Amino acid sequence: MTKPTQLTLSAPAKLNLFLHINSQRPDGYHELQTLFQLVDIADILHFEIADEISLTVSDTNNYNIQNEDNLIVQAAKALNTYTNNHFGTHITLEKNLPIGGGVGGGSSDAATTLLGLNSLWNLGLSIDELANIGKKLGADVPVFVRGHTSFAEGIGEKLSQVNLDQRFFLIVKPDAHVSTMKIFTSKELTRDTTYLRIRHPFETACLQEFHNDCEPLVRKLYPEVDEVFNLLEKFGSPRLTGTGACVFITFEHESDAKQAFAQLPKSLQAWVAKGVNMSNTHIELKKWNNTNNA
Ligand SMILES: C[C@@](CO)(OP(=O)(O)O)[C@H](O)COP(=O)(O)OP(=O)(O)OC[C@H]1O[C@@H](n2ccc(N)nc2=O)[C@H](O)[C@@H]1O
Ligand SMILES: Nc1ncnc2c1ncn2[C@@H]1O[C@H](COP(=O)(O)OP(=O)(O)O)[C@@H](O)[C@H]1O
Repeated sequence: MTKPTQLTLSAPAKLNLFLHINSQRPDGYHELQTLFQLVDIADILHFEIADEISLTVSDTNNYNIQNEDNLIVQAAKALNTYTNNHFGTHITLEKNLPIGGGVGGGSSDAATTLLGLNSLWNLGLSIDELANIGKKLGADVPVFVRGHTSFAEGIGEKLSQVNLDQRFFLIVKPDAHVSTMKIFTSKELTRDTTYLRIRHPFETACLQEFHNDCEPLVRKLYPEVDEVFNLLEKFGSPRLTGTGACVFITFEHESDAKQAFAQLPKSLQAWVAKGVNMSNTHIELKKWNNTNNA
């Protein structure tokens, strides 16, 4: 059988259904508790074997992320460094997810690159090894490498898989770019939420009582985010994902989410997304591996 030279995978978004900040460590990082819900909206990455590592970004929003700063290129290089190789690939990114939106697009792109090139370059690394490489690229990379909706603790690295009932989300991107660093370094951030002893299986009923500690500060610093909260209140209980800027509302039925979507001003970027327990990246990769290693 000839060796495959191409692979296409999606890089899904996440929502933080809640985000509690418990304390700040001496190194500046924060101890937190959060629930990462994977959803079905995604960037698409296409990998093709080549001599060098290169990236083309096709996007509809004129994003400008320099290639050398791009987490995709950094992830590919990190794999070569870890395995002491000089493999090459041309990667095409179809950028659909908002940048700096709190939906983890950059982290997910990095994780998909680690997973995809591990297969295409035939490196044979374990998921634990890939998650460890990913951790150095960003706190949110490991959850996408592991590819399951998860509860996270520590600085976000202690993950336990959670199976949530299927729900739908209206996600709205205010016209603002929130800096994670700015929020985490602010004196005004609440950092003393009581540590929760989470019981398993996770009780979704608890979700209503939980909150996002970044929300008041982000609403105060970014009036565009506050406006979206005020706009969405008529549809349900809006909540911030991560450090923002995106705001979401949870629905049991897709039709209700779509109905709310249809009533939004056309100037706002918005999505209706389905919650998933397992990442589509893993489902697609499994199919690819079955076809190509059969
Ligand atoms: C807090 C979350 C929740 O999902 O926010 P979002 O980025 O999704 O909005 C993430 O864990 C963020 O992950 P990520 O964006 O990958 O963070 P990193 O690049 O590792 O860190 C960016 C900056 O955030 C701060 N940071 C991050 C994570 C953490 N537990 N404590 C921190 O204080 C640090 O100041 C760090 O320099
Ligand atoms: N492939 C990528 N996609 C998105 N952002 C990227 C990428 N590579 C690097 N970045 C940088 O990572 C930062 C965080 O991006 P992103 O993951 O979209 O935000 P968030 O963590 O708020 O969800 C941005 O400031 C962006 O410049």
